[in-house]
Amino acid sequence: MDPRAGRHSTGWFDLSAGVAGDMLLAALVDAGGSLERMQAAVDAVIPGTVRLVAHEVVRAGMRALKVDVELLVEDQPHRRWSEIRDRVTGAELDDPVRSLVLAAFGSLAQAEARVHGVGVDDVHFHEVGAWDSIADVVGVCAGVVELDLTDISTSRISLGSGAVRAAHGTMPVPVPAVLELCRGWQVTSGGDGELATPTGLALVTALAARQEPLPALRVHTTGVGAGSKDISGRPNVVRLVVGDTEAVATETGMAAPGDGSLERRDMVVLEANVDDLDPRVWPSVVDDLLAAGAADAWLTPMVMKRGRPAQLLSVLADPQQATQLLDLVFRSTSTIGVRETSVTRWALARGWHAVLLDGHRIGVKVAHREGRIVHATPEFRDVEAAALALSRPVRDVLEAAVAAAAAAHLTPGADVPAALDDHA
Ligand SMILES: O=C([S-])c1cc(C(=O)S)c[n+]([C@@H]2O[C@H](COP(=O)(O)O)[C@@H](O)[C@H]2O)c1
Ligand code: NI
Repeated sequence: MDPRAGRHSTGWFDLSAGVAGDMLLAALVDAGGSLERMQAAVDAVIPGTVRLVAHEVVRAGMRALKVDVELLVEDQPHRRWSEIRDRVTGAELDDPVRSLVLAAFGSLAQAEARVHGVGVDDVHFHEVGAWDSIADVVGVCAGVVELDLTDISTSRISLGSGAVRAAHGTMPVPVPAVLELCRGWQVTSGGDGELATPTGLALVTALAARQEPLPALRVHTTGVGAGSKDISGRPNVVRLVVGDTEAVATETGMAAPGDGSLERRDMVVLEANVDDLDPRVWPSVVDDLLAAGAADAWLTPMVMKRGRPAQLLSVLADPQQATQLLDLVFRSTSTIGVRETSVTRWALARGWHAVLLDGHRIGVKVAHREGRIVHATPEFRDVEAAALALSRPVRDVLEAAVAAAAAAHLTPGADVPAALDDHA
């Protein structure tokens, strides 16, 4: 279960200039997180080792907050993952903070294990196991819990380019652990040098549910967290926007999510323009996409360059299913490119009620809002089956089904029946 379950704030991180643990830490403090509380959480895991100090800096002409993690004792950063895990497990931390820290460090350990070809319990961290990196992870998780960021998303992540010197020697950027952590996430090079570090990547991929452009929200507060380097021409910062989507929904006349009438869901639409697929194949493509879990799939006829007739294939899906459906689009059509767009879907609550027509059961889909029916639609496949069984025209049976639904008070504006079924 998500340890941050509940309805609170939405946080969006702008990672277009990269990401590191200390940048996230500073962005959270700048957005209102308490440095003292972060320090207390860090002290619970690694007492007496570091002090968090915040101060304002300028990055490419822009104000930002920098959080320095000052070492109070000498460090020997060669820690095993199991040692860090035991410290976190045994520390006096709030449970949600502990869960997030273990998730972030756990994925860092998995990435290191894969990169170096060792078991996860044999992972030896170098820099990322140092006191300052542990402080970054614990402080960021404490800040996220304190600011109640129950729904986090990020922009595309800039990783950088070139090479970097580390305990492992000179490594190409993105460094191996970063690349491992990027699986399934949208990234771009975005500039020179190491813009995203393993700790930064482990944190955002553990904390964020998805990537998207800045979502529609009412902004409560923002934070700008500085990285160490000041690069001319581009502020080396992570930006955090904190807000709530409920306010936006209410202002646009929509019921707030969770009122039982309207569901707000972040989804994606995959699209491809295809002019060279045998048209007889299309029905099975759409059927296969629906069977594979697409929320909807449809075709729009169009004319492409050089007057070629073509189809626009559109697939609506949960973001988590996008990769799997993308593979299916590539496998089952002739396209060589697919566009992905983030969309918000608003859906009415719905359920099923049955009516009888000359002894034949017809399901009626009832969409409702705030206790009133908005639409009541007889299921067309049931109508076709009844028409076949009764040897009557489909058109007549459809009319009779609509009349039977009305007789059962399934009409727009009527009260929603007490019991609706989940299925047809
Ligand atoms: O500490 C370890 S094991 C480590 C692994 C890797 C690999 O890509 S493998 C890279 N690094 C480099 O360490 C520094 C510090 O990273 P932080 O995440 O603590 O900021 C950075 O340059 C990494 O590329 C360390
Ligand atoms: Ni490594």
